[in-house]
Amino acid sequence: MALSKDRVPATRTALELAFGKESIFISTYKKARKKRFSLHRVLNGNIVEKLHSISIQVCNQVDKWTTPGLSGMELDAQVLSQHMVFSVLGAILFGDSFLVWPSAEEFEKLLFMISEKVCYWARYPVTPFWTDGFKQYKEMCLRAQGLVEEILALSRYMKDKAGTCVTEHKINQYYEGISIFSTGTETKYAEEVWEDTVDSMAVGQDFEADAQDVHENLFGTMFHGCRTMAVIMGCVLTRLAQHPEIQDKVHAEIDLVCGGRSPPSTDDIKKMKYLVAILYESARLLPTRHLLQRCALDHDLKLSPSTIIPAGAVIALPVKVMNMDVQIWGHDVHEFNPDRFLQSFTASDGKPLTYKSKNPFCNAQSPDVPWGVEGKRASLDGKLSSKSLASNPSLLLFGGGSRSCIGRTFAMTEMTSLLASLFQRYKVEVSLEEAPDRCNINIMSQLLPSSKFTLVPRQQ
Ligand code: HEM
Repeated sequence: MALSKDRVPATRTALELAFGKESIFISTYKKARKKRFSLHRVLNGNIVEKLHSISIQVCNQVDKWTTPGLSGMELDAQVLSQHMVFSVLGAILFGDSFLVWPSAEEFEKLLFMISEKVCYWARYPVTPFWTDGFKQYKEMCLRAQGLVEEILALSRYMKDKAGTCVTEHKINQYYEGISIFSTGTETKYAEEVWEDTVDSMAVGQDFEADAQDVHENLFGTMFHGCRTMAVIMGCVLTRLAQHPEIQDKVHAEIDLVCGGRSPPSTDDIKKMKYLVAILYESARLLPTRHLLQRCALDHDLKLSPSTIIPAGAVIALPVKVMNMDVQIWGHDVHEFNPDRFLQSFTASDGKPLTYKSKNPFCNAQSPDVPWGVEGKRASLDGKLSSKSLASNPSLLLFGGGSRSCIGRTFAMTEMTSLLASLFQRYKVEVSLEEAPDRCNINIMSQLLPSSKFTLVPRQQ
């Protein structure tokens, strides 16, 4: 993975319609490199505080999305997760107006409907333009693009005219005056949106693109970020509902780290290693991508003197198979066991460590190394070496090499913040209204346990 720089660029019309022709997600490394760099800077820059505070704001809305049930507030894990990650990522990419945007619901529905259809239409070698199904799909993609433009225009208006405080009244004012934007000012408008987006994303001179490119990449980032995070969050919620003993440990960790503080601070969430282990373990059992592919587009790849992979040949990595390898993960590979991500610190002589931490969920030989440094071999006092399973090259949750995920830290921060705020206030229980062994199929065609569950307020 490290050697071959590229993925085969996707040229199918269905993908281009959803993501745009120049999208970072489907173009060659050469084309994607600058955008990767810029987006990486934005996502890993100074937005952690904002990300955290929006996550808490979104969690405060959770009880509004529930319906009263037999034993508490009834919810669907997938729907709740999808809604939470959509709101947070949207507010980060498009600004606070996203949270009060009247078309947000339509945008969310479209985003997930497109994500259900895109692979279906992309598998045709000749795009069936003439079918009603494809025409509908195309309509959805065009409408989604229109909505991206609408939210960018709204954000811009709020920024220029209303300062940082977004109110419903100001939103209404904007919609009353919307004709300003639709009467012959399109060119200027596109330029303005572009400038504004570049400014607000702080990417300046590194980013060679036009407004269309910006819109498409924003949509692609929403699409990919929401899809992946919703799947993992949904799985965490269903697994914790099924494993109350593990959920008790999550509550204990949150109470221990936060003390009486509510909601958890950004420093608090960095200490929640058990929660992070749960995220990794859920994703190991149900990875968001089952197969990763790489290829060297313009040169042969020499793996060893006798192994040469010709230019253009595709190398596929079966992620799910690697995640189920007994030699890597042990004989309990099929079990949901988050502890496996907390027990892998060894001394340089190979002997297990007994490291004492204030957090009892990390004392299983796991020093307090924040997950931001995973992937680097941490060395404490020159004696300990970190071999966290999360930095194990076999765990390809976020891919690897030159096309690896650049939203990794962002996604882990968002998911940990959301889960910590949620579990500080609630516990989840399998819904009494649905048999626990019933299976659902989610948008990524993965089998899931029943996703219906109940939120029960915790007594602190
Ligand atoms: C838990 C959530 C996420 C998972 C599991 C995930 C996973 C992945 C994977 C497996 C890839 C392909 C890597 C490869 O081929 O080696 C990828 C690419 C990418 N991810 Fe994520 N991702 C997540 C969240 C995010 C978020 C929140 C963002 C941005 C806000 C993001 C931005 C990107 C981008 C821009 C790429 C394309 C990189 C390229 O093609 O050069 N990801 N992600």
